[in-house]
Amino acid sequence: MKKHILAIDQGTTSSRAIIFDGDQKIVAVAQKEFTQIYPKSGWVEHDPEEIWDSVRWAIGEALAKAGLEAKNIAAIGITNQRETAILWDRKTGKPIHNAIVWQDRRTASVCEKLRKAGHERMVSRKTGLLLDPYFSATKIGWVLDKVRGARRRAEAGELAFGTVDSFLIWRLTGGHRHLTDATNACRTLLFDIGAHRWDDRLLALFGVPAALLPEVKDCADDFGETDPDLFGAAIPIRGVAGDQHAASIGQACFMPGMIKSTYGTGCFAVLNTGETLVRSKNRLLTTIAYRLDGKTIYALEGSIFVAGAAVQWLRDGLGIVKAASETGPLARSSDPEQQVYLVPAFVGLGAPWWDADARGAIYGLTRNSGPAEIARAALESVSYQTRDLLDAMHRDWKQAGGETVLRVDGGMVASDWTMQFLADILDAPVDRPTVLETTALGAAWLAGQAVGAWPDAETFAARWARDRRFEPQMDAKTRKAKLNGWRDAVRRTLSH
Ligand SMILES: Nc1ncnc2c1ncn2[C@@H]1O[C@H](COP(=O)(O)OP(=O)(O)O)[C@@H](O)[C@H]1O
Ligand SMILES: O=P(O)(O)OC[C@H](O)CO
Repeated sequence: MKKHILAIDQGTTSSRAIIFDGDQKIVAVAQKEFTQIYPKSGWVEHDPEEIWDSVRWAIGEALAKAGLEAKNIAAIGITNQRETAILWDRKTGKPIHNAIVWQDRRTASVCEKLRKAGHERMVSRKTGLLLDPYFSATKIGWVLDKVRGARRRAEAGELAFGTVDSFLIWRLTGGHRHLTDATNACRTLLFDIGAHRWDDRLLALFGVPAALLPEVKDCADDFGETDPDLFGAAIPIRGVAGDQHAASIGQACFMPGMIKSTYGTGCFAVLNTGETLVRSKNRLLTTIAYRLDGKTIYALEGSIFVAGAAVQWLRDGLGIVKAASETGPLARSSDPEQQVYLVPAFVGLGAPWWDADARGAIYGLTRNSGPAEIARAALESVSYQTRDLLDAMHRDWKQAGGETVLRVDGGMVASDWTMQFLADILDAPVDRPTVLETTALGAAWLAGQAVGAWPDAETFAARWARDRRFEPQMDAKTRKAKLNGWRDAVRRTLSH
């Protein structure tokens, strides 16, 4: 029986294809970065054709590196940057506008207007989300309003909307399937997470015609098969999940109370709450962790927009490092007496603040502050923000009391310095797994177990292995002083 699974991890800054063998070991990885388009302050776009090209290239390259052919692959699992909205022509498959990326703030005023009109309660009750430009609905509305004739064509059923998973499924299946999964659907602001369907009242509120929407499936399901012309043979697509949901699965956070936090471009902490749909009183999101065999497992999520993106800014914006990996050693060399805080609100602040208009700031600079102190402040900001999220989670979900061990993954966790500071600021252990490609692993597991090539959840969870545990070492007084300094910096940065 075929056991190799190909995971497509379509992230914010790059597309990866990763092939795993039947023992969940990585056999080949191919990765391609693509262009980040910043047309205006706070706007972020991707070219869907470039995304598609990078994915297609990565799949071919991974197969070649592994010495495998498409016919040797048991199934594909797709995981993706979430919320990013693409609209395309059903006939030609051509996008009618660039993808509007999750980080994009152009619809902040639309959200503000809807909030002022008193819609947030209803929206939150149905979706578990908040009225913020982060989510897809207002992005769809923006494209329908700005592209000439788009609204009329959408109503006539000529256009399709999808998050990146849907767009990739469409392209991979040669335009035959218009599908998404429950985890991606629940990030659009259009999906009722209790009733498990697109919601008419939400569609009306955001002005989104139902004819645009894909069918919503379980995370492990039949998503069609790839067009044989693409890779030489048809490969079944059997798993789909948004990247943070896939990471929770890859980290085997199957039990209520387990938390993972992923440090990629942004940082996303996800707490499994089991079958209980917990409503946050602390401005966290309620989301679908995953849906298997029609059974929904819920989660509380804290979303931070800028984590690794701050490291990229140090590299590409300020030019104070040449590679991301230099930031840890640079931070280590900083003057410990200086208390410099960077609030990386480059695209506003996410949970628990949700301030779309805030912009980044640095506090505590002295004549002696230099690149080392700024690099340290950038890395530290990620830990402070995680602490804010975890505090909110503990307030929302009392069962999450007791010792919390945080399972971490994503590009930034390569930095030992950052992970130690995280454990220090959380005052809790931080576990880094041996497999850092947890997002891809989660998507692969969905597809692998769906076709009977991979083990069930229990066996898969038992195989989770730790690379290193970071134990807190900071004394309580220092931690408190640092946290007070951070909270003061955030207060001064908020726009209202
Ligand atoms: N050694 C490192 N120290 C700090 N940050 C790092 C390191 N290596 C990578 N990063 C950061 O991690 C991010 C990439 O992580 P990744 O999980 O690939 O992100 P995404 O899926 O959002 O594209 C980049 O923002 C990069 O700056
Ligand atoms: O590309 P990442 O890994 O930063 O993840 C993006 C998130 O899915 C956005 O919600």
